[in-house]
Amino acid sequence: MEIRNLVCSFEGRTVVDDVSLSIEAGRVTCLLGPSGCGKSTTLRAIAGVEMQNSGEIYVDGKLICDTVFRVPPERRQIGLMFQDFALFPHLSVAENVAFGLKGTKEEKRARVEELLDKVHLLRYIDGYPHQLSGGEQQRVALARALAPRPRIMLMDEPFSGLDNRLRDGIRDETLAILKEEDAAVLLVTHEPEEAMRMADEIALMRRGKIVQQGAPYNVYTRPVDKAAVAFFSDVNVLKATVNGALAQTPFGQFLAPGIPDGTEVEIVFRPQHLRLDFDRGGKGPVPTPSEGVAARGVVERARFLGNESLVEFRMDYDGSILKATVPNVFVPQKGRVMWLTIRRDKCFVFPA
Ligand SMILES: Nc1ncnc2c1ncn2[C@@H]1O[C@H](COP(=O)(O)OP(=O)(O)OP(=O)(O)O)[C@@H](O)[C@H]1O
Repeated sequence: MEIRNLVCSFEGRTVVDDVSLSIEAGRVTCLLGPSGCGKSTTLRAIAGVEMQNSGEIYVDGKLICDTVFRVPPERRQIGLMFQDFALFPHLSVAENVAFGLKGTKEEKRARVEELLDKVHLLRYIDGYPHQLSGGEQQRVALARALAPRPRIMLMDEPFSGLDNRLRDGIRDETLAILKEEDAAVLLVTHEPEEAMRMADEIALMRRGKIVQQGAPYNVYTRPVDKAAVAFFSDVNVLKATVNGALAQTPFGQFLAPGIPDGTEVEIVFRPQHLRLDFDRGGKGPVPTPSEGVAARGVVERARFLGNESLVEFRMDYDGSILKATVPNVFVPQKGRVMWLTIRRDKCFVFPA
């Protein structure tokens, strides 16, 4: 499926602003962005329940919707799964899953059994939604959405009603089933972890526009701007001015290729890319030239978070705070002096 130049506005306010995107069979594309950035509206336009102001939607190269021509929603071969897309309480599990199915009674039953088996709920086939847990209901909703073999699956925050530990399992299971069914999946989420876990491709959306698109690894490691870094993790920022394609900082010089002299830049890096060294008689480590210079900081706060520890330092050079994460347990006392170096290969330099 391909969307070209989609624009949607409400009362003169553009909430989807020239979005182009294609999704492919057997792949999960995540539309990832903060609340209100226009993700759901994009999905609703594709589903055919929202009318775009301009732009076209194609499936297999055939137009299914522009501002004049519209294939009605029920003929778009699209499966929908939303967080609050409840099961029909008065229908049994089997009847829920069979809801959108065509064919003989036997054919329908076979497909229902096949899908309930896939979501490991065959034993509840004659049960009712209220007898199932939230996670089980979600799996029935998945089975129901997939039953008519949609070519395209649109999922809007489908896992957000579930508690954390349950969610990981259901995400993985859902992913496996979606791959088996070979649908082209567009999943909307505001959670970066969910996108990283589920997506073959991430489209990062902000204020109605797709600002970056690519494989999760690329979006994470080659962010387009500071906000793209900050969307996935905490960030640290150093400010500097470029001189001769270099930005001078308390941590040494950073390359700023192609950025004109005098430009204010921000050097952005994640907390896991700070290296910590103990103070040795008022001195820090002697880093190699490629590591730059170590800067002195004092522990302001340290917390153990389970998989890692988060240590905040007040830096001597300007009193600002830098955050460092360290694998495992490391909870130094407030006031302890340490020396910080930055993993320079993990830094991003952006014009401020
Ligand atoms: N029918 C509507 N009428 C008026 N404004 C709307 C309508 N639908 C959505 N909006 C507005 O459009 C903007 C984008 O909404 P949308 O639901 O697409 O965002 P989202 O990125 O999916 O956010 P969330 O994750 O919170 O659902 C919001 O400011 C919302 O208030």
